[in-house]
Amino acid sequence: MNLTFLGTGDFYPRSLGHNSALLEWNDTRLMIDCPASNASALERLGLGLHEVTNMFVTHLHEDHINGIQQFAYWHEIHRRMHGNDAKPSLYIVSDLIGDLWSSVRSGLSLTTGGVRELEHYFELRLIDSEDPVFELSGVRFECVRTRHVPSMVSYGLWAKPYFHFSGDALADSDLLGRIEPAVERIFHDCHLWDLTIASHASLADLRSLPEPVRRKLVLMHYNYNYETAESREAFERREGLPLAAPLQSFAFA
Ligand SMILES: O=c1ccn([C@@H]2O[C@@H]3COP(=O)(O)O[C@H]3[C@H]2O)c(=O)[nH]1
Repeated sequence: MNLTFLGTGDFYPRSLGHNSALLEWNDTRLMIDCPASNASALERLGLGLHEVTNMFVTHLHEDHINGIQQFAYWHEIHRRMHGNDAKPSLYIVSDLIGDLWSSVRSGLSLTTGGVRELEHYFELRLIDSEDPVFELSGVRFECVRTRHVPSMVSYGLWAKPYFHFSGDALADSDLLGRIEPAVERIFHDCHLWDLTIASHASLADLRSLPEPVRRKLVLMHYNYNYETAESREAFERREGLPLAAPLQSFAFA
């Protein structure tokens, strides 16, 4: 399996793109979140949006879903141009689906072809919120409820034995300690702003994690002060923690 970052930035990412990743294995592609910045990132990888046929949504902040209308319409237009009936699959935990449709319906429901529902654009793969796991092309994914904004539903994605992708999350030492032995890497939110942000992990939070967890960390969802490779390399030399770069790939055996 390969995980490639399509973007690594936060809500104001400049050239980093909003945080999102593309998973590829067994001829399958799954995109984690759908910011609009993904289309140009995919083009730089030589891929069109229509070549990504599975999407997982972690939560509903706009920097994670502001490309869904574009994704839905482009897939539909591409299907019509090529006479292909296969809709992309949307993997989403059931407790997010109502609010996702509320977020995108103003742009997707009224069309020249009539009133549409989300099912017109996607094969909905609803994941049971009581047992939030799904399987795709031989890999089992566990959706891990995260602490991000109080009362807001948000998930990370645990793909044993490969990686854990925190989504937007505070550092949860108990959770990460449980996950760590079962993965090669932990991609974790870290805002890196020089102020307290109560909805994201800080560098100090991650530094205080147990050493086995720290050794597997790769930081993501950071701010635009780390746009350049030089600034990320200087950070890694200083802090001993790597920052994922846009379009950087991680291979898992
Ligand atoms: O309760 C809140 C909600 C939001 N925020 C900020 O707004 C940003 C929204 O996108 P984000 O989740 O990528 O990052 C968030 C934070 O930087 C916050 O500090 N506290």
